[in-house]
Amino acid sequence: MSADNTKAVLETRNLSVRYGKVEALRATNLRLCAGQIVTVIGPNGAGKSSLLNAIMGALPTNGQAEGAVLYEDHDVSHHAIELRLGKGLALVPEKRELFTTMSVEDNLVLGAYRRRKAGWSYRDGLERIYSIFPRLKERRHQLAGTMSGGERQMVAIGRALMSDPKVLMLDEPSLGLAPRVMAEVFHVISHLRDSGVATLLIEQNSRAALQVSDYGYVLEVGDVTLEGPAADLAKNPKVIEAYLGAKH
Ligand SMILES: Nc1ncnc2c1ncn2[C@@H]1O[C@H](COP(=O)(O)OP(=O)(O)OP(=O)(O)O)[C@@H](O)[C@H]1O
Repeated sequence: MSADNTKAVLETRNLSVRYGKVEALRATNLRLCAGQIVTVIGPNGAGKSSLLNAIMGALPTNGQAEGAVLYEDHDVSHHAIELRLGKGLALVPEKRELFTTMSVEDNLVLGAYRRRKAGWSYRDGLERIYSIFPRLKERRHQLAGTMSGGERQMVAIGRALMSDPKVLMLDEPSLGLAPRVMAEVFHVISHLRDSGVATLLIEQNSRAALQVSDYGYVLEVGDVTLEGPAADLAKNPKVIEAYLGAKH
């Protein structure tokens, strides 16, 4: 599927990020459609986290974004993070940022604090998350800080899904996970597509990311240097050499 022939749920127009004199992201144009998985691959320091944080309105205090973030055709660039969350954007940050001394279930419930849909109960939300991640149901009373790395990632994704987002952004979801757990996380990501969630995925594991994605962007030192259907990028000699070769 091309990123161009369907209506975008999320679009960035000339989105740039700077931290004082450091230019982390330059005039980036990216599109994401409903039910699509789009990945951004690139080396350390390329500006990938800055991109997601700028879309969410969650840049650190010394960070400044320019350009536009369009969500369902509305410019949300000047909206606070809570408003973006309430509209349907959600971010699972690289560090997961769980409340470690609270139970798994309480962490999940906190994810629904901006949810306003009439007739919705957080029990329904929890049941949905538990059907996606049955292990979290078994462990719902366990303190989040005592969960394994993979389980914590599941809690972090589950918490983001509790806000019923239309756009889910994942920053390095496979970081630090054993291959088997990583495969489980990627399996869940590809299943979310079926429920209409659009996913913007940032990954160091380029091979796995391109395998589950419809479309991809290569970001290098703040610039998009390549983009295209994920299957084409996976065959591109430059991508193979830089990101998919034996050393990766
Ligand atoms: N708060 C900050 N203050 C100053 N510079 C920053 C800040 N955050 C990031 N940077 C710089 O901006 C550039 C892009 O960083 P960013 O974290 O967005 O890249 P990344 O592609 O996500 O990297 P990684 O894969 O290592 O997480 C880097 O040069 C980084 O050092």
